[in-house]
Amino acid sequence: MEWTRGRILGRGSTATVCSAMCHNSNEILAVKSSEIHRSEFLQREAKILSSLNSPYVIGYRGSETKIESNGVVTYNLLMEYAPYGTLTDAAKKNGGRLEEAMIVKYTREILRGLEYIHSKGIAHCDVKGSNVVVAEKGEAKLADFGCAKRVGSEAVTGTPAFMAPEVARGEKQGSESDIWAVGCTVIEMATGSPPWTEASSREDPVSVLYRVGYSGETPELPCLLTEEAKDFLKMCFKREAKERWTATQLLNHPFLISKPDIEPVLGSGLVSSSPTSVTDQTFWRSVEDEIVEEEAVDLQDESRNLDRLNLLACYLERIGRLRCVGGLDGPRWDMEGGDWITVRVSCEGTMISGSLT
Ligand SMILES: Nc1ncnc2c1ncn2[C@@H]1O[C@H](COP(=O)(O)OP(=O)(O)OP(=O)(O)O)[C@@H](O)[C@H]1O
Repeated sequence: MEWTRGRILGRGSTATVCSAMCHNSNEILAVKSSEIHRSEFLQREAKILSSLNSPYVIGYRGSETKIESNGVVTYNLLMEYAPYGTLTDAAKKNGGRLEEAMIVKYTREILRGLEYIHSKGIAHCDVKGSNVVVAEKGEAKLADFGCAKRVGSEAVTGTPAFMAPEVARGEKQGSESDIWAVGCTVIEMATGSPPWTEASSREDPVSVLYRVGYSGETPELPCLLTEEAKDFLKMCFKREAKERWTATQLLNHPFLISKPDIEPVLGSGLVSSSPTSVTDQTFWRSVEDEIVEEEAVDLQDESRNLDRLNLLACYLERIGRLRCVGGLDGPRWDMEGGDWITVRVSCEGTMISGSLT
């Protein structure tokens, strides 16, 4: 497929996402790219995404390797373009939090996406506001399947503040763990921050993992939410994975069935940077400059990521040690908000993914 790369839409730990224009159809797409030697996760993501087809999952449009103009070989995943940013962006643009009617609408759509992928035996494993994008008609769609996997596989992946207890303990991860993360995402939409953010979790993801995994606590329920919303969250935050409600059950919870869908206000308050056509020069002009700047940033990021990976590789071991010395009352942890990015590393045969400041 012939296409031209456009503006950078977002950068993750493993890939950069740009807009792209498909030459044949003139369709605007999103392309997630990484250098071929670092594209293991992206290739896995492409494989999973290509097997999915739902209005609540970002659409797959193809994948390919490409030699860029600077000679670098990249792996590219082409996807449907979501012009209104992520749910995290939406909350930020709305003064840090979304109104309950919007939370209801987005939560329904997230759960419809999860109901679909769970029925296919796939767990997303990194549900959070920044991995749910707002598509053309204002509907929320699950994106970033870089951590997704077939239910039953051994790997443990995700973002500490959104991890279910069984995941934080490194035991197992499945559709139930996605449901815990939905609860965390509702908190993020309602407050602008993930759970466990009252003190210094930014500095110490290990303390978040320990607290989630071993303290017996559940995230604090935002006091601004209605009783129905709080009851819904309690069903997501059952510490025993088996007791947690499924996506289908939650879609029938009074929090979600008692209110009609509201119309999203598109173009006001949400992020939109799409070109209107191939000839929209304001949109395409700055791309070359931006890529040069991004390459410089890439070099800095790479060395920072290496430090992060080294740190993360120690986490499971440290958690194990803390469990032995901490007991149930354990050390008291100071936690704070989590503006973290996801990093992934292989440790003693286990694939770990976490998010660090
Ligand atoms: N289909 C899309 N349409 C529009 N923007 C997108 C799309 N997919 C991703 N983005 C933007 O790019 C950002 C990074 O994408 P994504 O989360 O898939 O990358 P990642 O490398 O896996 O990130 P992370 O390290 O957080 O897991 C998103 O937060 C979003 O802003």
